[in-house]
Amino acid sequence: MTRIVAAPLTAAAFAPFGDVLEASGEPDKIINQGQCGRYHDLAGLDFSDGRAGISLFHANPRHLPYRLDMVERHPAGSQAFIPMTHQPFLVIVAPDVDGRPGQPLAFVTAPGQGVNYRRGTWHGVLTPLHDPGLFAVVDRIGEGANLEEVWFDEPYEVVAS
Ligand SMILES: NC(=O)N[C@@H](O)C(=O)O
Ligand code: NI
Repeated sequence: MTRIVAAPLTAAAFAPFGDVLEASGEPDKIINQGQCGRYHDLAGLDFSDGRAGISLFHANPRHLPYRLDMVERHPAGSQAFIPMTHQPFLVIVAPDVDGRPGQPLAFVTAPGQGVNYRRGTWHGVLTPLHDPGLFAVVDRIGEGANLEEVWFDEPYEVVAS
């Protein structure tokens, strides 16, 4: 199997695929009588139709090395995964090459980081690395198909850096 080394997630490296959500550095605004910092408008929600919805995913944790068999994408909407624990999780994306996924990339988030996949971005399914794998998910609620899956002829092996 072709090996993919998971790198620490950074906004710069993830920029072609979407947004990194994190409360780092100085907040954009101090609110609530000085008791709260607001990190404002961190991700772009984008839906070709339907509406934004918030769901909770409770996913089984995976372990590295991780066998990557498939990536998927949502042509009609962005999809954000916001951990409800302070645990890192595995993020897998791939560039689009003529309508098919190219060479995947893997990242491990820092505790507290979330991601927002841009509409149509190839990505692996939610892969927590710790229990509970509990996430808030902001994505499209609407009629019709919004899921394309590509199963690789040869799986990849995602390993820790
Ligand atoms: N299918 C579904 O709701 N989840 C996937 O989109 C995923 O990215 O985990
Ligand atoms: Ni998805």
